[in-house]
Amino acid sequence: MTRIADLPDTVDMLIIGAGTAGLVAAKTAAGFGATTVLVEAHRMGGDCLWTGCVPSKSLIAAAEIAQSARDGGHLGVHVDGVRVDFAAVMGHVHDAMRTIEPVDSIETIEQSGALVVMGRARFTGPRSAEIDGRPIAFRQAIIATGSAPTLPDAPGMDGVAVLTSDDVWDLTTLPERLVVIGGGAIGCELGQAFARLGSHVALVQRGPRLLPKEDESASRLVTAALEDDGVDVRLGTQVVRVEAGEDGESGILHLDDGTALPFDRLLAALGRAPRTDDALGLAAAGVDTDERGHVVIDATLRTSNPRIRAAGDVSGLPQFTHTAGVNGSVAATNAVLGLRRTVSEVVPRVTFTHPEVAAVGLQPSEAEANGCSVQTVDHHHVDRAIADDRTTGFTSLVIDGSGRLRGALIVGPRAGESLGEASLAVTQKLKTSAIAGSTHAYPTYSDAFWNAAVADVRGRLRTGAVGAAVRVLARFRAAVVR
Ligand SMILES: Cc1cc2nc3c(=O)[nH]c(=O)nc-3n(C[C@H](O)[C@H](O)[C@H](O)COP(=O)(O)OP(=O)(O)OC[C@H]3O[C@@H](n4cnc5c(N)ncnc54)[C@H](O)[C@@H]3O)c2cc1C
Ligand SMILES: NC(=O)c1ccc[n+]([C@@H]2O[C@H](COP(=O)([O-])OP(=O)(O)OC[C@H]3O[C@@H](n4cnc5c(N)ncnc54)[C@H](O)[C@@H]3O)[C@@H](O)[C@H]2O)c1
Repeated sequence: MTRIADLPDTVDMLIIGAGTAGLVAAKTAAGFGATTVLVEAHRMGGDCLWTGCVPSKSLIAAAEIAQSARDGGHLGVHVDGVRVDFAAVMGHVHDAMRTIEPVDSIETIEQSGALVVMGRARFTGPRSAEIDGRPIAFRQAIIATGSAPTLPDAPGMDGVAVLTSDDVWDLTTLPERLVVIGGGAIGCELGQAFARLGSHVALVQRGPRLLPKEDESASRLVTAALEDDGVDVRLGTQVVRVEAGEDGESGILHLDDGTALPFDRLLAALGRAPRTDDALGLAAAGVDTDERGHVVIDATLRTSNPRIRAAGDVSGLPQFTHTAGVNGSVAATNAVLGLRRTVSEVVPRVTFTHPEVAAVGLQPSEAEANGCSVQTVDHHHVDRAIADDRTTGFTSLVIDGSGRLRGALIVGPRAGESLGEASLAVTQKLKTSAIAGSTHAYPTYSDAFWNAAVADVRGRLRTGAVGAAVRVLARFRAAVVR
């Protein structure tokens, strides 16, 4: 680690925040030879490592094993008395974080050539900042300060210690009754995981369906799956007030439909707000923010101050680790090399519920408006899904008039693992004939992706000029082959 006192007075590149966006930006800028300083106020690795992807997927892994053990009877395997040792589950969660931590450590980043300092940075002017009060001038800067959970504000809420994704990982005992407010990615992933681990979970969603950023067909399957796991899903309802219990953690949630939900712990998953408060000094730097507080950027990630770029959750682009990483790299490359690379419009995403929801590009609900057709394979027709007895799901491809894949929606087990192929095809503008012509191993879930492409190609071979040519060729061969 570099001491603040040892920093140069002026640097080529100042990067604020050592989450995924800042880490990748620092490695990229230093790799190009820029004098780079990465500043982190709290923990190297940011949300993904400590409060986001890593702990949530580790918890989900334990929850899935518990559920598989209970469900084994479907396949003739009976596991009696499934017992969840929650402290050990949390031990696994924290072990996973500790195992991955070195990748994001100060030592690893400094080996790439960047200087890392622990401290809080704030801009003091268009080309200047201070770190814990120590002034530093920069030629260019990247804001990568991330986002923080939004807190609920119903009457009585301040009498309850509301959990968020920041501190739910500190639980040492499984809440017997957990109420989750918010039915987006975090609410669905964690609500289902806690239910599978043994909590009685109720999930309150303001809107008419869960996962409103995904197609309705996916929401429907996820809602049914959560209900199968025992989650009490309340749609189209709002919290009107909270009655706090004496312990400061439990209470009763009153909803606008007149019902009440008693809870031992309350978890808020209402979305995340960018970390751009006054303490960051954006006004002094001439960096504009929008009405929700996100840093305003152009397609090359440049802010209203041409020397400053932004990447990651703070930028208002989709809040994913892969987006943060890729855009951290784009921001640093543009800054150091003076390029105008733009951010990719193809953003794959996976919600790690069971079934998983994996999406990229145009979605089936958007197909018609974009002149595209949809090919869907229901997983009841996928041999691997039948063998696993996990047929809930489907694979839909969105295909334009010339046969190019424009998007995909996959719902099912390991859907996220099949998404890489779809992202590649969408990014490279591959046609379904290219996918159909690439042999897929049997039996896999990606058979569904392949078979949807094959169905599209067969359809095209039956219609239009191509279909006519194929029929002529077939008739000619029938005439000459005796
Ligand atoms: C529960 C949960 C599950 C998730 N699961 C997934 C998933 O499965 N897949 C996926 O792709 N995404 C997932 N995400 C989203 C993902 O975690 C974020 O999109 C990603 O971590 C954002 O990275 P970032 O670099 O923009 O910000 P962050 O990781 O938040 O990093 C910002 C850093 O800046 C530091 N900082 C802030 N202000 C200052 C300052 N003034 N000075 C110095 N340092 C400062 C902070 O301390 C922090 O370390 C999940 C998020 C949550 C909450
Ligand atoms: N697998 C993944 O990639 C993954 C997993 C978790 C989180 N994330 C990222 O983190 C971000 C934040 O996740 P999130 O789930 O907090 O936000 P979100 O925006 O995905 O969902 C929040 C949900 O809460 C609902 N809501 C808001 N206010 C409410 C209220 N007062 N009462 C009831 N419902 C209310 C909204 O309708 C919305 O559906 C996501 O958008 C995503 O980008 C990604």
